[in-house]
Amino acid sequence: MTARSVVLVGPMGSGKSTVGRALAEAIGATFIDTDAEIERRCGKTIPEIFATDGETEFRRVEATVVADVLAGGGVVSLGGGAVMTEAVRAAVSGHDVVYLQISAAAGFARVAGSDRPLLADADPAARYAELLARREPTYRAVATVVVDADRDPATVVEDVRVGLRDGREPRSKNH
Ligand SMILES: Nc1ncnc2c1ncn2[C@@H]1O[C@H](COP(=O)(O)OP(=O)(O)OP(=O)(O)O)[C@@H](O)[C@H]1O
Ligand SMILES: O=C(O)C1=C[C@@H](O)[C@@H](O)[C@H](O)C1
Ligand SMILES: [Mg+2]
Repeated sequence: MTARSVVLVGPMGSGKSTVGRALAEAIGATFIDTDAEIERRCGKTIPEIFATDGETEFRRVEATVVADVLAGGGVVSLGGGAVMTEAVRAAVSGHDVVYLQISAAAGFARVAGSDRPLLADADPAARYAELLARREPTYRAVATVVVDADRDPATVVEDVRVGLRDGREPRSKNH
């Protein structure tokens, strides 16, 4: 590993992109959103990639992008499904991984009506809840810090900073 990154994981709408950008500004680190980097490399939007190349190809590109950007350090926000790919889980291991935790109701309310392809469903709220239930154990397993994301962005950024600090503090010799 060349540089330690702060990696944000969690479901759609948990605020990975929003909080990641604000956190990077606050700590003077670089910021990369892997969804944006995938779109830049492919020259297509994510809905276009899903429609023309399919989810399997999207996940292949996503895993490559995650591995590449983690080598650069800084704050890295992942897509909501990225850590379901084994190669991504291997790539984030050893970095600070922050799980932005949010309920299905609160997370879905933030992304309802957006063009996220996995919510193109007759019942997007149920689809969101099903995806979250399936992914939650994985978010938890890869996380080194878990933060309540159902708060205003500035509070979430502060809680992430505290969580990272606590996680890095050496334990007292007496305990
Ligand atoms: N803490 C917050 N409080 C209120 N609204 C928020 C918060 N964080 C993000 N939002 C809003 O929720 C929406 C989704 O946020 P964002 O794009 O950052 O989520 P994401 O986790 O990156 O989602 P995805 O997995 O789809 O990339 C945006 O409209 C954003 O402004
Ligand atoms: O939850 C997901 O699987 C996704 C979330 C977004 O960040 C994008 O990566 C894409 O829309 C897929
Ligand atoms: Mg995002």
